[in-house]
Amino acid sequence: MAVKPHLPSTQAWLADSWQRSIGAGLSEFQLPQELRLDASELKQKHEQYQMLIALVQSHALPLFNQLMAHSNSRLLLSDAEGYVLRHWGVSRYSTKLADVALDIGVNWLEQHKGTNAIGTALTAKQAVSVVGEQHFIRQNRFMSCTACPIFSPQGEMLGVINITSEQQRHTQQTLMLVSSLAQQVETALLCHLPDSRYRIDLAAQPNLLNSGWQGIVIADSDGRIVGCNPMAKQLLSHAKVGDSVEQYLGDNWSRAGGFNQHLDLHLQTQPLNIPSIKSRVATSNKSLNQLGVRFRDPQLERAWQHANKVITKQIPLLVLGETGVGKEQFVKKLHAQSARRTEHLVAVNCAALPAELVESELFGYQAGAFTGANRTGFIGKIRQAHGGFLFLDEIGEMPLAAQSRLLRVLQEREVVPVGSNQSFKVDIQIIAATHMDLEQQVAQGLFRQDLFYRLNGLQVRLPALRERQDIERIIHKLHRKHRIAPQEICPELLGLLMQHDWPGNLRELDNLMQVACLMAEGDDTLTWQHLPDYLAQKLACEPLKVDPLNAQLLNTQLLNEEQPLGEEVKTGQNSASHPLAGKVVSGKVTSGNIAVQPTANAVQSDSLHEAIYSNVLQAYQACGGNVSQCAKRLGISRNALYRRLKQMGLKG
Ligand SMILES: Nc1ncnc2c1ncn2[C@@H]1O[C@H](COP(=O)(O)OP(=O)(O)OP(=O)(O)O)[C@@H](O)[C@H]1O
Repeated sequence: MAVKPHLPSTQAWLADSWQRSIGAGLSEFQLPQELRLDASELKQKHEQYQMLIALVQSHALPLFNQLMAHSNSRLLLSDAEGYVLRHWGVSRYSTKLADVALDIGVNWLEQHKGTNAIGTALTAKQAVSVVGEQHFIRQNRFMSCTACPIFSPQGEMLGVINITSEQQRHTQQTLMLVSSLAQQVETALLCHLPDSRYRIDLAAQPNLLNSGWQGIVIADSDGRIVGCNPMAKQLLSHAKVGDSVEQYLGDNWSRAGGFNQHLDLHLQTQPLNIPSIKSRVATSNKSLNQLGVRFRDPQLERAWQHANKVITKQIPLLVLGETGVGKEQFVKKLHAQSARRTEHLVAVNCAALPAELVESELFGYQAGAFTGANRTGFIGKIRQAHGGFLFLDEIGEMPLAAQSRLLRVLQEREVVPVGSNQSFKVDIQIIAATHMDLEQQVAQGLFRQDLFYRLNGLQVRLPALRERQDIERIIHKLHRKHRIAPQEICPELLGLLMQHDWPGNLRELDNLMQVACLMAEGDDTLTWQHLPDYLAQKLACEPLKVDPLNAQLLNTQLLNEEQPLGEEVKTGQNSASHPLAGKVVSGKVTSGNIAVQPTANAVQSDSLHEAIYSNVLQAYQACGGNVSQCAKRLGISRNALYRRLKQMGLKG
């Protein structure tokens, strides 16, 4: 009988975390299977987080070394997905940690490792200490771990910094230490913002100026704010990126030190001179703002670079692309790295708004403007976006009446709420998106031409998934996202996924991976048999053109006369007995210099053959059993087709 875990009941967050661990199907008596990045995935992570790693090393490690150098402790950094990126500290302890896989490249999310400081801090988005027996998995209970999330200046969680110790039981002091290390790194990130030229520390008392509790404002060479920490936002209420420092601190702010009588604050200004990390980051063509945003597809990267340029100038951006290519995600990323990131990104789905509500939703309305209106009125989406981004998704579906009013807003940058005579000035960056051909809509009189030109300041088209050069990487990325334990993708399946046309683009692939990974739970390899039937059948009709094994593995080559199938291939059953086509028992297939081996790859070979057989069957049926026509259609010789049909039991 399974032993019920004894739930810790003292703290709610801990009890919740244990519940999640049980819910994830983990057992406290068993070390779970680890989810570990392979060498190339880890290299990518290290490149992506190069700057964060460098800042932890320069701003957190010295203090850790000073305080913990003589204890069996290590400092760890993980990313926001729970993968350990680096660790530092006493090496003899690292072997013991490796035994429980607290190691570089291993994932420590709660769902894989149960309650632990890294995973629990990521879920709770706060600093936590998980001491000894508070760990869900028994083998982890020899350690005490304290972790704190690190946030970017834009408020995005970048990762977690964690101290793990062997004998020492972590206390409130350890929690404060780790929080302070995270804060040091966050301040360093702030100082490394692009264009940062001055750092201004603010405090009510002079002795707080270097305490770690001071407000910090970062300004560019023109005295514009490029970032500030939460304390500065509190001290200078409403200060935001893009504002002039002078407007808050007067014209003496750039002097080294001083007292601002108006605000009752002590100031300390220093020029920033931080070439070392900056230049390294520059050479790898990544800025802090682009941390995590890199596109390996040239067309997408070009769209990203162009879009970034125009949004600084308030030029309207029109994002085009088929459904599911990631237009909304693209806009969210643009906003997150823009100078308007601290202001709202207000999204309006123009297709989902009933025509009669479009105007009131966008422009707002005065109290009691129409029957059913809210008694207090509504400010409207456009004014909500003031200072930030207004994202008009599915703009092609906006009713014509609303189009004329929107045009007026764009021309005059003013909004008049429904039922009101008063106009309000707005400062917004407009981004519109659609999967439709807007020019065609204009030609058909369904979309106003003048509005089209207004929105079309710059047009970027996001490529369809089938056009992307990084499709293989995306497949692996989404597989990593959804797989439940370490698992490979069978090469033939990968090849077919790469060449599929994906009409639903990233959305379709994402959903597919989620389902397939669930079906493949407990298997070492994701194969054909884990796909939903509809897709399996669809893929089976597509000839394999992409060679996942870096060879010219073409369907036709496998079928060709000059490269006959190996003797070992058995075709024990006829086509009717298999859900896709004739079931093939795996065997060795030789095709010129290509050999698909049985045994370990048996499942892969199976899926490849299934695809080929199904393909032949489909073509044969489509040609009404005419061998010549079918051979022509498949691009193979008649003899090769005869042989294959015989193997499939379709010819005597
Ligand atoms: N960069 C990405 N990596 C992985 N998956 C992504 C990415 N971008 C988008 N997706 C997936 O695709 C889905 C659709 O993305 P998004 O809503 O941005 O597309 P869209 O082009 O705006 O679609 P639509 O035109 O239908 O509104 C997301 O929910 C997510 O599952």
